[in-house]
Amino acid sequence: MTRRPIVLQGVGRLGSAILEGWLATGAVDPADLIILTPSEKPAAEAARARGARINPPLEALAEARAFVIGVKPAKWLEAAQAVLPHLAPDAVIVSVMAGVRGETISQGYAGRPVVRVMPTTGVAQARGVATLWAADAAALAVGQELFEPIAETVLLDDEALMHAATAVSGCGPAYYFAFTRALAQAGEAEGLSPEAAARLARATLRSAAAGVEGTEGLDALIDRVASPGGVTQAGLVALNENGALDRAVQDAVTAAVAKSTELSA
Ligand SMILES: NC(=O)C1=CN([C@@H]2O[C@H](COP(=O)(O)OP(=O)(O)OC[C@H]3O[C@@H](n4cnc5c(N)ncnc54)[C@H](OP(=O)(O)O)[C@@H]3O)[C@@H](O)[C@H]2O)C=CC1
Ligand SMILES: O=C(O)[C@@H]1CCC=N1
Repeated sequence: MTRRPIVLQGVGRLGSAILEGWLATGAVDPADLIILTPSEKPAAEAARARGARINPPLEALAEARAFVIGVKPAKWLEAAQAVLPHLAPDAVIVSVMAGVRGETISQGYAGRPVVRVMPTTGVAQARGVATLWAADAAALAVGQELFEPIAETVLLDDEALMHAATAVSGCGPAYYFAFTRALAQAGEAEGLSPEAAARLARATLRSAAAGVEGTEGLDALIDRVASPGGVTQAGLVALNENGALDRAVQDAVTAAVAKSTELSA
C-alpha cells in the first residue's frame, strides 16, 4: 500500500532546516515527500536525489495527508490559493509561521484542521526545540510525528502563548548568536586575534550548551563557574549592572511578542 505524502511548501531558512532534519533522521521517507518551491534549493535537491518529488503537477496533492506551510506570514494566503483546489480535503495543515492564528489558517484552507509549530533552526541537526499548539487532537498528533524526531517538543494548551514561545524559543538562537558575536568582539578589544576570539566565543557557546543538557538549575550552573570573589563574578556584576542584562533580554522578548501579535491581526 502506498503511503500518503507529506507536502512541504517553502524551502527557505526554516524549510531547509526541517528538510535537512527529516533527511538526516529518516523521520520522513523522501519518497513520501512532495516539495513546492519557486526556486531551486540545495536541501530540496538533496531530497530529490533520494526520491522526493519537487513541484509535481498539483494533482499530486490530492493524496497528501499533511501540508507544511514554510512560507512567510505575508505570503501564505496567496500561496494557499494556488494549492487549495488540489489539496486532499482531510489534509492536516502544519503551520510553522510566526503569529498567524490557527483559525485564520484553517479558514484559508477551507476548514482543514491546523497544528501550529514554532521550531528553531536546530531541527536541521535534529537538535531543535518546537512548541506545538492545536485545537484538534489528530492534527496535534501529526505535528508531533513530524517534529518529535528532530526537536524537543513543548505542547501548549493556550494558543495565545505561541507569541511568547516564538519570542523566547523561535527567535532565541539569534539572541545567543548575537551575544556570542558581542563576546568575540569584546575578546578582540582585549587583544585576541579575530580568529582566536571567534573560535573561543563559539566553542564556549557549545561548551555552555553542554552544561544545560542535564537537570542542574541555571543558578547552580552559574555558581559552578563563578568562584566567590573571582573573575567571573566581576564580569557578571558588570554584565547586569542595574539589571541591564535582564532588561535588555526582557525588551527583546517584549518587542518580539509585539511583532508576533501584529502578524496575528
Ligand atoms: N527562520 C527561522 O528561524 C524560523 C522561521 N519561522 C517561520 O518560518 C517561515 C519561513 O521563514 P524563513 O524560512 O525564515 O523565510 P525564508 O524567506 O527564508 O523562506 C520562505 C520561503 O518560501 C518560499 N516561497 C514563497 N512563496 C512560495 C510559494 N508560493 N510556494 C512555495 N514556496 C514559496 C520562498 O521561496 P524563494 O526562496 O524561491 O523565494 C522562500 O524560500 C515564516 O513563516 C517564519 O515565521 C518559524 C520559526 C523559526
Ligand atoms: O524572525 C522571524 O520572524 C521568524 C520567527 C521566529 C524566528 N524567525
